Amino acid sequence: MPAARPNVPRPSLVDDGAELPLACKRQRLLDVAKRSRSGLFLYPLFWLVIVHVYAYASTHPVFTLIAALGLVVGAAARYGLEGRLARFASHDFRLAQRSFAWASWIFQGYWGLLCAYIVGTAESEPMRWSMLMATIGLAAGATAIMAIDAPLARWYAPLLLGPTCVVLALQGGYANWALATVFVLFFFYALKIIALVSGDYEARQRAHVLLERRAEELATAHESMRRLATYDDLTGLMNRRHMTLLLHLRAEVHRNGGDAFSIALVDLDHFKQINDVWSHAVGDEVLQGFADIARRALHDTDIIARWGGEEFLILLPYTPDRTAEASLERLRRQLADTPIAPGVPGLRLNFSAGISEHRVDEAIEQAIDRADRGLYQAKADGRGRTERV
Ligand SMILES: Nc1nc2c(ncn2[C@@H]2O[C@H](COP(=O)(O)OP(=O)(O)OP(=O)(O)O)[C@@H](O)[C@H]2O)c(=O)[nH]1
Repeated sequence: MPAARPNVPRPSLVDDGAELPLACKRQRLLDVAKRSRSGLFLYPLFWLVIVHVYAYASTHPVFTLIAALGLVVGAAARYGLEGRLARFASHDFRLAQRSFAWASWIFQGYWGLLCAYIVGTAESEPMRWSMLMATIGLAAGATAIMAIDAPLARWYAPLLLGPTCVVLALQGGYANWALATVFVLFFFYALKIIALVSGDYEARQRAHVLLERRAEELATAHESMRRLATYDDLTGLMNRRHMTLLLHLRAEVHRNGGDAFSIALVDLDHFKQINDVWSHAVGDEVLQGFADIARRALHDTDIIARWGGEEFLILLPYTPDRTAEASLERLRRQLADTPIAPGVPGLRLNFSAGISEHRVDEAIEQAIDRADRGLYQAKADGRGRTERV
């Protein structure tokens, strides 16, 4: 019998439960405002065309004018508000969102009442139907366009068609009742569309947020990998791998006419005793303390790396004559004057060192080898000294 597969839940790509960041909400508001702008002047345009076609203006000039003025002013006000919405939303998002919603709803409601008035009073049947068709078209179009913002869009169809629906119901009769029922069904259909479209839009926003978060994590991981590949964990100094690359580079520059440079291999004296007498933790503190003091004592242009356990390599550029030795002596003096481990105030440190200057025709390994021989010599001669080879 095949083994039962464990029921492992599929990890969700998008965290549906978490609240969307404010930036996403702001983006949705701006998107919805941008979408709505294109259709604003359709309302006064539809009105003017309908009243013109049915010569309504000649029989009801004042009403036609007031209605047209209301639509033009409303559309212009919304156009202005939506143009400034980005700045407004960055100051006070909640207020911007509410102002935008109320401006939209009042505008839709205005048209809805106008349509209901015409349907309820228009003597001419064809005009009544044209107004109804225009309103259904506006309700369907506006709902589809604004559906990415569910709380806003779900009021569009009721505001545009609701007043007419009431008028039709009050007028009674089979045809009016049937039409009012279709409108009510349309409200539910609109809610379904809004739920689908706004759900898709939100999922896209969540995926975008997730992607940005992953990109940040990747950048952080990349940075820490770069640090690990370049620096020593304990002392924060450059590690051997990176210093080797640097030495090869310097040697290449030197071969091509660049400045000469020296290498110093430094090894702490009797370091094992520190571990044995005070513990490995104190040994670690001493290594860190040495790194700090060396950073301060050496020139800015000198580069120090941890070469091995308690061994360090210093690259000293531009070191004619005995300036490399002078740098190491300055470091030795500072070590003698500075408590190296906070836990052991009396502890002082010394080191032995070997120095070599890179020769233009030699491989870098040869220069390192000579510095190593110098170090060996310094240890053999009693430690606490520097030997040049
Ligand atoms: N605490 C600590 N000890 C380390 C670390 N790396 C190497 N060591 C220790 O450094 C010690 C080096 O000992 P040795 O090579 O005998 O050198 P030494 O005692 O300094 O003697 P000389 O070099 O001859 O003066 C060893 O005990 C290692 O365990 C480290 O990262 N932390």
